[in-house]
Amino acid sequence: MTHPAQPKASHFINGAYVEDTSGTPIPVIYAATGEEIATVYAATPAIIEQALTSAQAAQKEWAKKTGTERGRVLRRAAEIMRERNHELSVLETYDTGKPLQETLVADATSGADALEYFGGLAASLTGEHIPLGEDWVYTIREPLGLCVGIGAWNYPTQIACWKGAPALACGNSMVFKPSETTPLCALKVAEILIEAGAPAGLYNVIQGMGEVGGALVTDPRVDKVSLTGSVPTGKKVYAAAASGMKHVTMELGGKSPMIVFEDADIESAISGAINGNFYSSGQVCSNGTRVFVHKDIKEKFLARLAERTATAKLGDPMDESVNFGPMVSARQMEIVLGYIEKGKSEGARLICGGGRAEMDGYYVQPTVFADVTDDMVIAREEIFGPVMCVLDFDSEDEVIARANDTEFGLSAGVFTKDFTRAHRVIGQLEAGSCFINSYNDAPVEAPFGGVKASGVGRENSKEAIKHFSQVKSVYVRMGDCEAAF
Ligand SMILES: NC(=O)c1ccc[n+]([C@@H]2O[C@H](COP(=O)([O-])OP(=O)(O)OC[C@H]3O[C@@H](n4cnc5c(N)ncnc54)[C@H](O)[C@@H]3O)[C@@H](O)[C@H]2O)c1
Repeated sequence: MTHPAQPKASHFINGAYVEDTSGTPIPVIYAATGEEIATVYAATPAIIEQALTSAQAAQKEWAKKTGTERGRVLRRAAEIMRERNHELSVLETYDTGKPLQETLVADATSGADALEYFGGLAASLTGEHIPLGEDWVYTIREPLGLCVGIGAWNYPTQIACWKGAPALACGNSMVFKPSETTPLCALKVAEILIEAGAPAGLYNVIQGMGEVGGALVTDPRVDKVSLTGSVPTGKKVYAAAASGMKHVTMELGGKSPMIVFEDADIESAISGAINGNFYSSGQVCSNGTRVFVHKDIKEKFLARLAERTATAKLGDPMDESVNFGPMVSARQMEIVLGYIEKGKSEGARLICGGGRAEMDGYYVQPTVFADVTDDMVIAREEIFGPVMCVLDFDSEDEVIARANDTEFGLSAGVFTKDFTRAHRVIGQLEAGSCFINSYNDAPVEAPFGGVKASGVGRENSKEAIKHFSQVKSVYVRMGDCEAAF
């Protein structure tokens, strides 16, 4: 019997599901059981061509609509997503293995927020009037054209919407390629946009591995590439886009610091550390995986952290009381287990967890290492799993220097009751998305993105509009045009 997660077909192009079984089969594995629940096929050159051709044609018509008309479609899509939140959340759980407790509140709802927010902004995207004596300049905010979105596997619905919503609001079209690990959810976003009144071809989804992404990035018809993925992939995609002089947004990885000062509320700081390390089983790009705890409170912090971590409920992700799910794939589980072994062999002190959980599926125990030093591999590389590294520090200047000593710069957090210190420290941290007495909030109203190797550009907020549009400036001479000869 066909599993309910099996989509009607692999791709969604020009307003309809399209299949081409001559592409490489991509099995969809449910991470909680290891069972194959669906199969899709990687896009063939013919499928890629269909997607690009229809996106290019649809964009021309879409850009002629008023912002109000475009916004209405996006807001209607947001409503449909909210109405179907339960069904979409179950699919997200099948796609990723994340607990339903999380997907019910953080995935389709976050996607709907983006559609609603950018739907609301669409009608307000205007240029400006610049007086120059008798003459004047006016500017027009124009779409970029055909945009490509390439997603990671940790938030498939959210990523499909965070890229699609601002792109469409600005009058662009999109071809979106989800991660081959989680191909299901973006298809639903495409389906819902059509139901909401988007023209056929405006938002297309095609499946595939890196080669399909590469073919999209290098196609001369593509004007912009927005990638969510790892730093090594980001470097390749950025370079390929640069050779075609295309616009880019790069949402990449991190190894973000979270600093807990001696005056912090310890329970609140531990909540921040849990949210910043164990939510989505640690598979969040902005995670604060280097937790710097002041040496005066370190042992108290660790004891209470271990107590609270022991209450994490691992189990069937469809059981709404479960709050900790499996790794997305067997491969990701092996990578994370490899880092845990590395931490042990490097001499970090294991506080809790430290291995695979004894159950079916790809579960890794929530793991805390203490006495981690800056040079350890577990403190330098992005693990992308439930592995928290606790490091101790003495002084503010020292911890700022150590927090910044990384190629990454996605996020940073500070826990303290001293607000002067909080702002002073945040001001010196090299990161794009920061938190004071909180961790990992990502409201659509706030810019999201990294500095240094963690990325280029910003998603969400009005900032995203700048990355999906360009400004034309028009000089208007009111008198005669003069020349030297
Ligand atoms: N900053 C953010 O917003 C954010 C959000 C989520 C995840 N991430 C990062 O994503 C990573 C985990 O996701 P992943 O393992 O899917 O990342 P990945 O880099 O392996 O893959 C990301 C996407 O790029 C595609 N791809 C791979 N090679 C390509 C190429 N040469 N050309 C075009 N496309 C190519 C993949 O098929 C996939 O769709 C982590 O590093 C995480 O930090 C960042």
